Amino acid sequence: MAATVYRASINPISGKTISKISNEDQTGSKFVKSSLKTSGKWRQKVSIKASIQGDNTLGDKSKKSQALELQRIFEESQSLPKPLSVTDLSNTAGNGSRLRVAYQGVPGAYSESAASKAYPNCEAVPCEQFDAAFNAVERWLVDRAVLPIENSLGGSIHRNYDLLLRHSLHIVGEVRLSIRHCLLANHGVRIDDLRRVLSHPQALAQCENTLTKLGVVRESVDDTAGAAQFVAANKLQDVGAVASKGAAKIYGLDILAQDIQDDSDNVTRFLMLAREPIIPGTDRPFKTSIVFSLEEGPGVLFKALAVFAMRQINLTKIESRPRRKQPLRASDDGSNGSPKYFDYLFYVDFEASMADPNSQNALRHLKEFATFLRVLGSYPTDNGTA
Ligand SMILES: O=C(O)C(=O)C[C@]1(C(=O)O)C=C[C@@H](O)C=C1
Repeated sequence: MAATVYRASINPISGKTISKISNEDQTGSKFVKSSLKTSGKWRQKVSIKASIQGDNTLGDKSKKSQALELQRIFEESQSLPKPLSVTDLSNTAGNGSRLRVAYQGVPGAYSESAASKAYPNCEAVPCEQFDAAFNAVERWLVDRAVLPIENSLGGSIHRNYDLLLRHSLHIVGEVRLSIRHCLLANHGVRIDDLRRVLSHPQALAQCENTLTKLGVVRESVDDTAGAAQFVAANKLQDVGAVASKGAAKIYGLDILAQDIQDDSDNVTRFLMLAREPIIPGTDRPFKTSIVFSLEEGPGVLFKALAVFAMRQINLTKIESRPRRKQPLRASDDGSNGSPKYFDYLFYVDFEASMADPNSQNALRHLKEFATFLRVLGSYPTDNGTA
């Protein structure tokens, strides 16, 4: 009897791909009978008949370990949220359960508010670091990750641009959130008692004027709410935190001052990331984010940007970052001791959907001379700032 070949996809726990699982009946081996993933959906029904106790007569340890691996995936996947079959901006995970959205920080962080703004009623899942939030999506533990990318006062959050490239998640949405910082402290502590103020570096930068006037020492921590939690948990009497009103409530701190950011119009833009891209539409305003690199030479960047200008496509953002793996490029003549140039990646956001032939033509044109090009996502534009 011919062997039946089943394909399994990504192991949600280890992230490894198992390419082929065969039903090797003709050899006497009892192997895995059901496929794990069909038409983009993970099937619960996995009947494992593998002789996983060890049938060395087959001499095929790799199949045995694949069977074991598959059994482990199945068992572990029972405790995981069920993955999406359609990646869109809906509020449920496709199977009716609440969407799980990973964010960096602890409850009360602005990223948590951004997750709720993008997906009302979602389950926001705190993560210690951004990498953990990205990994949680990649390993199917959550459905989305939320990533702050730029702020109206502080500008681009460069590290997060690098993360976008290092991981292969897709941008499926954006939200703009109005950031209103408060100065928080334990009960009975007055502003004059404060010697130190803790917060996320972005938040400290956004409150530069206020903190300079107070003459306090600034200390950076992972997130604003984490700062509030630390001050409260340690009952600190001369340390404050810059965080949200929500964080004050959660951690039982007093609000010593409100709206301490340098500008009342303090807005942070967050990106929503998923394993799969959404199908871009033209029914509402869409934005597309790309990253590319170019050859060295006069006017190359001008030429790259012209592919958009000549098609009347508006650019909303351009950011350049050094290429991490090859930050330097030798000069053209290759001579020893010759100057080296920085090799850059250009991140561009433009106001058009990838469903629009105009965008497709622009990227086709750009590809003719870009040394690298990746579409990070095409997603509905958020013009609000609630
Ligand atoms: O620390 C938080 O609360 C965050 O959500 C992070 C963050 C950021 O990284 O910019 C988000 C919004 C504000 O701009 C300040 C901090």
